[in-house]
Amino acid sequence: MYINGRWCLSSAGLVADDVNPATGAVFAQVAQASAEDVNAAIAAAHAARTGWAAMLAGEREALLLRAADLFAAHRDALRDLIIQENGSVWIKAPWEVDYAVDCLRSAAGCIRQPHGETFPTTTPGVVSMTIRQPLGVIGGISPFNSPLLLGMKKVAFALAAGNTFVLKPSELTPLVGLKMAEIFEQAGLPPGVLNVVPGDAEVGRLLVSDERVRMITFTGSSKVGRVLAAECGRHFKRVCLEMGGKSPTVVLQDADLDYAVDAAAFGIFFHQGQVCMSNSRIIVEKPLYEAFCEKFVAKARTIRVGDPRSPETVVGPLVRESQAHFIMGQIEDAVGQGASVLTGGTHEGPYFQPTVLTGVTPAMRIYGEESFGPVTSIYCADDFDHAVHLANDTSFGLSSAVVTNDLQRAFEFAHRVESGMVHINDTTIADEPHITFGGVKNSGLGREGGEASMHEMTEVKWVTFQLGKRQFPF
Ligand SMILES: NC(=O)c1ccc[n+]([C@@H]2O[C@H](COP(=O)([O-])OP(=O)(O)OC[C@H]3O[C@@H](n4cnc5c(N)ncnc54)[C@H](O)[C@@H]3O)[C@@H](O)[C@H]2O)c1
Ligand SMILES: O=S(=O)(O)c1ccc(CO)cc1
Repeated sequence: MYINGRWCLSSAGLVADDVNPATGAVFAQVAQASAEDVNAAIAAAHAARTGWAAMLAGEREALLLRAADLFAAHRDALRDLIIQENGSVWIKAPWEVDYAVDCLRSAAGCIRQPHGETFPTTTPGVVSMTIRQPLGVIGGISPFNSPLLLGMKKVAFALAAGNTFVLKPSELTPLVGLKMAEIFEQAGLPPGVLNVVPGDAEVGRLLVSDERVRMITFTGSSKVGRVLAAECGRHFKRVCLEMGGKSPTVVLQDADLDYAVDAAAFGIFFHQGQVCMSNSRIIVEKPLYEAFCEKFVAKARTIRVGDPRSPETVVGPLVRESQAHFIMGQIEDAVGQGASVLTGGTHEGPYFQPTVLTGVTPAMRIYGEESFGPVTSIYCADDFDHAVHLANDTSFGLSSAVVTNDLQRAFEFAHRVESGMVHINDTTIADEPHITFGGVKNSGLGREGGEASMHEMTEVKWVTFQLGKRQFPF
């Protein structure tokens, strides 16, 4: 692990196997942080916070830009590691590296940005202003599905805002987190500014309960996010939660059918459906429903499942075979209650066939639960209002999409849909580091990206200055 600028083993001698999802083979053993190690990482970040916050903006900017160039230079090695540790397919892994580079450049561009404000006051002679200051130590807890992208989105903006950081990567993808630390070290990041402590939920709990950690930034499931929200509340700690989804793509009757099929297919089969924004629900207006189902199923059947290293593969392995069993449970429950599997519905180990269901009703688990696999359900909407109702009939609210060229309908949908993000004439998957990202309902609390991150990761302080002497009443 990486603590205070040093590479070290677990003080308790703990290690865990790192498994390649594509083969099931153990390819590394990774040190696991003990309570003592987590304490050391927090102490290092705490000690480094004043120096890092005081570093001139231009110097911090230069360091992040140097790091961006180094991540770009390590593109192939990072790509290969992401494929090996995460099972990402060939089209996704390099894109993730490019995003991380872009994220660092975007964060570097934000460094001079946390502006304060000035105010007129009712007290004569008072100059009144706000300033924005770093929070201090931020703890990051990240998921497995895009380990570099999601880790970087937290680290880059936290450092840009003048905070120091302790990252707990997913137990399924610890090496990507450690590789990040290695590259930041090469860029010249001072000791203690970024610390990486691999481990399981217990490491996350230690970050949450330590009073030196002033904010938790979490990306992961809504189930864990709910626990963290309560725990951060108990510890009066700021928290940003980026959680799960059941995002809808709505296809209106005027849509270009082939385009809608392509958009929705990308929205569910990219990264084998292990994307928080995946359109695991497709809602089609009645006049197009039958034709859409036919073409979508035909497309799903052409999708190549297999080795993530092969450029032709679209759907690689799920992160673990246990996830395939979880999804099979949802499908069996749905079929047992009358749903139809139009294609797929089977798996070999972690390799899940692209799967399309119809006839799904609210009584079925898959109607409301996230699957996090290449499985989607198609619903028939009687009309536009019914489509909006179906889109909103979920406890989640991350992303949404509407495929149409009818501007009136498109903007009406954008206003009425209960989601943090809506994409018109597109699919549900979109993420750029400088743009405000996040969900509503059970999908999120707070926002990430660009200015949103800079606000979430700084504290506002009101400062006044009395010119001359104030007249006190007594
Ligand atoms: N909204 C977003 O931006 C976004 C992006 C990617 C993934 N996700 C969501 O993430 C989930 C998939 O990732 P996952 O399976 O790794 O999620 P997860 O919630 O199981 O784990 C996420 C992280 O939380 C840690 N953790 C688990 N229990 C904890 C506890 N009690 N206290 C502290 N830390 C704890 C894990 O060790 C891991 O590092 C999906 O639900 C997906 O939708 C959301
Ligand atoms: O946030 S993630 O779920 O990791 C994710 C995956 C893929 C993409 C592609 O735009 C964006 C975000």
